[in-house]
Amino acid sequence: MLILESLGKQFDGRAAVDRVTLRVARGQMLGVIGRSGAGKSTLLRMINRLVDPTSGLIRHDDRLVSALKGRELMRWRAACAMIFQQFNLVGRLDVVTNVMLGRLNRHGFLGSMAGAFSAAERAVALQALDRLGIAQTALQRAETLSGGQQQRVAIARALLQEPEILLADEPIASLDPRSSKLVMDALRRINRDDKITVIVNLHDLDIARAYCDRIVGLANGSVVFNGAPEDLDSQALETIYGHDVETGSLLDEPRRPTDFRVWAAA
Ligand SMILES: Nc1ncnc2c1ncn2[C@@H]1O[C@H](COP(=O)(O)OP(=O)(O)OP(=O)(O)O)[C@@H](O)[C@H]1O
Repeated sequence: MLILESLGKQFDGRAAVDRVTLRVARGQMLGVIGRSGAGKSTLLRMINRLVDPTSGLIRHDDRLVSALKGRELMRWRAACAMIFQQFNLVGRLDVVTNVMLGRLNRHGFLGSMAGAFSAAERAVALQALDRLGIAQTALQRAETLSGGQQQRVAIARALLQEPEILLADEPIASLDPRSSKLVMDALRRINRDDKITVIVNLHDLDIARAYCDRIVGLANGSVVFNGAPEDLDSQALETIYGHDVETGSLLDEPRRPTDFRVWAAA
């Protein structure tokens, strides 16, 4: 169980995340939605301690994550893999080497670059690529792949960390619908088959509804919705996305989920 207790982060005296309290059960697929600037990325980055909280606590089972330091913190980061909108692959390296970089924490950066990976690790990396349906790209330079393929390479790399939690920060924001589906299907499969907790920030409400067990809505850094996808009605959406001052007239039109998607992406 991952527990956030009154978690907060301030930048220059302004709260990006404001007293967020959440419990995420092991194996859950949790979607986080909210307008641009609502605090979704900051929340995710605090969970793996890429960003240090200003206040509050993060617990995972019997670990007090928010207090970890040194080697223990490195271990937590390894247990808490992250994928990003921009994939963050090393473009000039081949795909299978990028995947093996998921073992970086075991070799150190220089060891990894010096080709310190074993044949067994290479086999595991190829298996991960095969699982994601892109084994045929293993020897290509990562930069030659499509965005959807690159994101699946990033997921394979995350898998090599053997994570307990997978944090995905807008993993499909720059992908076309078909690639988005492939990436979300992969995340869901990993979540179900490996029982890895997935926390995913999403701008697309239909996707959030279709793939997540539970949805948290953030507004101005605070949790304003926490419930099942089917409870995400128009009132909840208005609470999450609010009135758009630029296009307030939209509120006078019949409310469709796609309206909110436009606002969310603004
Ligand atoms: N490193 C930083 N320094 C200063 N302010 C920051 C920093 N990171 C985030 N913020 C601010 O914190 C608030 C929340 O940002 P965050 O990126 O977490 O939101 P978000 O919901 O992920 O937005 P988006 O959907 O656009 O990625 C914003 O006002 C942002 O400008």
